[in-house]
This record gives sequence, C-alpha cells and structure tokens, in this order.
Amino acid sequence: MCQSDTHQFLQDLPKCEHHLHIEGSLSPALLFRLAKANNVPLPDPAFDPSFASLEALEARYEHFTSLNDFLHYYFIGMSVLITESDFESLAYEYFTRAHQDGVHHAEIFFDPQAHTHRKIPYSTVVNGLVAAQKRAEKDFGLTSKLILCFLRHLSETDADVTYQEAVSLGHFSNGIVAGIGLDSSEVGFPPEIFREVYASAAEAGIRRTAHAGEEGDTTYISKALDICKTQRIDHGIRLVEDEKLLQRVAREKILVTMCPLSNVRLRCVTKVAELPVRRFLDEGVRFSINSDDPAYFGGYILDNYCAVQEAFGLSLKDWRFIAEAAIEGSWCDEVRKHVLLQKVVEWVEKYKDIVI
Ligand SMILES: Nc1ncnc2[nH]cnc12
Ligand SMILES: [Zn+2]
Repeated sequence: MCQSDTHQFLQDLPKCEHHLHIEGSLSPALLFRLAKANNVPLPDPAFDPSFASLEALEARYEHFTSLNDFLHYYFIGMSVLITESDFESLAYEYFTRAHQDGVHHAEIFFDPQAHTHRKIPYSTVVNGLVAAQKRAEKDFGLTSKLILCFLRHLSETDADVTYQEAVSLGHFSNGIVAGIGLDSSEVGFPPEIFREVYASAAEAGIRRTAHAGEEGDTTYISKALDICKTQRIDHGIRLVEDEKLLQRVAREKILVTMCPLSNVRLRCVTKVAELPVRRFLDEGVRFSINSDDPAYFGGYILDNYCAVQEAFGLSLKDWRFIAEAAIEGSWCDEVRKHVLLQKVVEWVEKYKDIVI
C-alpha cells in the first residue's frame, strides 16, 4: 500500500491506537477455526453463501453496504468466542500485530453485552483480555487499556446492567477498565438515550467516549459532548458539517479517533482523500488514526496510516502533530505519556533530514 521508505517512516512512528474493537480483529480464518473447535453453528450457506468457505467470507467483507450490513457479520463472527482462552488468543494476536505496526499503547473496545446475551459471562471476557494485556506488556512493552462499550441498539437499562456489573467488580476503580464507550448502529440511537449511565460514570470520574458522526449527523456529536459529556469522539468525520462545533472540538482538545479504511468500507466516504484530515490539521483538531475492525476492513493500523499518507502527502510536522495528539489524548498515566513523547522526539531526530 505504501512505498517502502514511507512505509518504514510510518512504521517507526510511535503510535497509539484508540479505536479498535477487539471482536473486530477476528479474522475469517480464526472464525472458522473457533466455530469448529467450539461447535458453534454458523449460518447455513444455503441461506447465506458467504459462509460456504473462507474465501467466500473474505470476499463478502469487501462489499459491505453500510454500518448495519457490517454489524450483521460482526455479531455472527463473535458468536464463536466462548472461552477465556478464545478471548486471550484473539487479543494477543491483535497486540502482536499492533506491535509489528509500531503501536506502543492501545486502548481497545470490547462489547460485553454481545457476549453476556449469549450466556458468556462478563468475567470470562475480561479475564481473557486481561491475560493477553499482561502478556503483551511483558513480551512487547506494549501498554493497553480496556474500554467497555454499550451497544446502542439495546436499551439504556440493559447498558446499566453491564455497567453495574463492572462497577461491582471494582473494574473501574482498580483500572482494569479505563472508561466507557458507545457503539453499534448509530442512526436512530442518539447518545442522549444513554444519558443516565453516562452521568453516573461522569460522577464517578470514569472516562467517557462515544461513536458519533460516523453515519449520524453532527447532532450526534454535539449531544455526545453536551449530554453524555464525552471526552472523545469516535469517528467524528461529519464534524466538518458544523463549523462552530469543529472550532469547539479543537479548542477543547477533544480527541477524534478516525478510522479511514473503515469509513471507505462502510461507504461513509468513497475514498480516503474525502476525509477531513487536512481540515482537521489546519484547524488544530486533535485526532488519532485507527483500524476500527481490522479483520473486516482490509487493514491494520499501519495500513490506515499509509492510506492517509497516500491520500494527503503529509509532512513530518503533520505526522508529529498527529503522534503527539494521540499520546496526549491517551488514557494512560503521565509517566507513560512522557516516555511515549520522548519516542516521538527520537523519531523526529531520525527522520528530520529525510525527504518523504
Ligand atoms: N465502526 C463501528 N461503528 C459502530 N459500531 C461498531 N462496532 C464495531 N465497529 C463499529
Ligand atoms: Zn468503531
């Protein structure tokens, strides 16, 4: 995807990933393997030929027509995840790949309701993910956080049940879960539906983000900020449709977690060049570049960085701004941020005289 020099330049750039659904890193190969190992039935190929073979499923992933079309496959896919060890393998595979792509810190979303609704205990999911986090830190020095997402197509009451389970296990106070998020079908499920659970989290000092402005209009972004008091916006590409809101996001240093290849695959834009990358840079909007659901959207984080570089031809100064904004907007402690910022300084030193 990238020319080799540019590829190396971007691979070396110290990265943080903030928008990665761990269930979205389940490759079709692992999906079929776990379905067999765990005796989980997949849809009958007579009804959906995508499940006839690995190749057919991979080909289907290249033709999503919308967020909901993708989510249909996303929820079927994760139904093969049953044991703690399934979640650990999934997350460790992701961390391994992220490390190869130059990620030093990852904040990963998980969707507990999608598992508890099919009788997989919340603790099975979290224990598996935590085991992978510990191994990744030990093996690669890659630090990570978990962000518990609520499924917005389910009720606020349902979200609250999950939230209370995490609270009662002390997962927010002991740092196992760093914050809450909101994902799944956007249009028709505005963030204010979840105002109460977000208010409880705010009162308890728990960090908050939400998907907004992916398919939904700018009111999804403003309501996420004003009513749910989110400190980040996930996707947020439609921010450019409201000049005042854009200025506010820049002024308040709210991190926007962009996912370029996802936006193309889900037809939010027709090509990466349509994304507001240049506009955000010019206006000082802080953003990170992420992979969202890499096993479904044809690329991991470095592929997304390369796609942005191909479309916009950014300078070393632009990339430095992106890298520093990503670190400063991370939910890790100040000591870790300092270490990561130092790595960016070293990267600048290495590349400052090289023409990209
Ligand atoms: N891109 C996305 N938007 C909303 N919900 C999601 N869940 C997984 N990926 C998602
Ligand atoms: Zn997402």
